[in-house]
Amino acid sequence: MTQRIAILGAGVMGETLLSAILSSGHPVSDIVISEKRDERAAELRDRHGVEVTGNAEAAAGADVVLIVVKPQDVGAVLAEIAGSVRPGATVVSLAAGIRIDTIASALPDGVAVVRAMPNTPALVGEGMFGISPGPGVTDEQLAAVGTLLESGGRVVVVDESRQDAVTAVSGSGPAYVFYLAEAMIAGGIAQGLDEDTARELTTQTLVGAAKLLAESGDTAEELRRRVTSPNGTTHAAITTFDTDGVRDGLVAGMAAAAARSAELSGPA
Ligand SMILES: NC(=O)C1=CN([C@@H]2O[C@H](COP(=O)(O)OP(=O)(O)OC[C@H]3O[C@@H](n4cnc5c(N)ncnc54)[C@H](O)[C@@H]3O)[C@@H](O)[C@H]2O)C=CC1
Ligand SMILES: O=C(O)[C@@H]1CCC=N1
Repeated sequence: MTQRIAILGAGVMGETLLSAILSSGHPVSDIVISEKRDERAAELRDRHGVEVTGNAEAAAGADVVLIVVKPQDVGAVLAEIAGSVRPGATVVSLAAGIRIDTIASALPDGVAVVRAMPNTPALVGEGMFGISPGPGVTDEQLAAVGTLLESGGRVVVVDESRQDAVTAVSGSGPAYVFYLAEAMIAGGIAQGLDEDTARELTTQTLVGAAKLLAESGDTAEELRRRVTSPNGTTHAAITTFDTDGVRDGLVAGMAAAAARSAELSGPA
């Protein structure tokens, strides 16, 4: 059965999902988007040939409604669609820190609610989604959301209580990797490389290391040990990282991300 999909909010993540869903072979005629900024809406219409309409109209015809606005805009979008979303439809919120009960209580009974945390590598089909079903969501509805999001990468089902942790690991995670890349490029330049060379060496090293981690079956620790010769260059680098608290800083940063996600959710 063809699913009609509405994407409400077409910024960075909204367009990422749109591209992923289209490249999985979903016909553009079954997708509609809404976007507050007119010029952004026109850009997406031109680039993807997708229909653009208002939130309420988009939700009215949809089997699956993806809410992809900033957390502070979710309330306004829910208020707009509450009167038009169909009972039996599934509403998937991708907004950080917005709880399932907040969404469900703004919508009519009989609307299935799923909370999802995506990440931007979905743009190249290598995203990671953590999804949590709300009360009453059937296995079939959850599987349909999983299949839809798999167009952008991998999907794991987690209890909603784990969403702050998922946000801290994979939602924000790509930014940590880009931060590392920025530092490695700067470090290469500081050691005398030109920027293009530093960038190429860094990028391919990250791609290669990520592939090795994903495909070898070895742990990150084991793979790191194999690079680290006794008293060699890697040992010198890692010892400096440990002395400077790099690992502890990353762990503390992730705790801050999880705490911010919990804060966005408001009191339980
Ligand atoms: N960018 C990322 O890496 C990730 C983002 N998210 C979540 O995805 C959501 C969207 O984030 P981004 O795409 O980065 O933000 P963004 O600011 O790029 O996109 C949000 C879009 O929603 C539009 N919008 C705002 N109010 C609207 C309304 N009432 N009706 C229709 N459109 C409206 C804005 O004009 C904007 O284009 C957020 O809730 C964020 O927590 C989650 C994980 C990763
Ligand atoms: O920074 C944020 O709040 C969003 C959620 C996870 C990644 N980006």
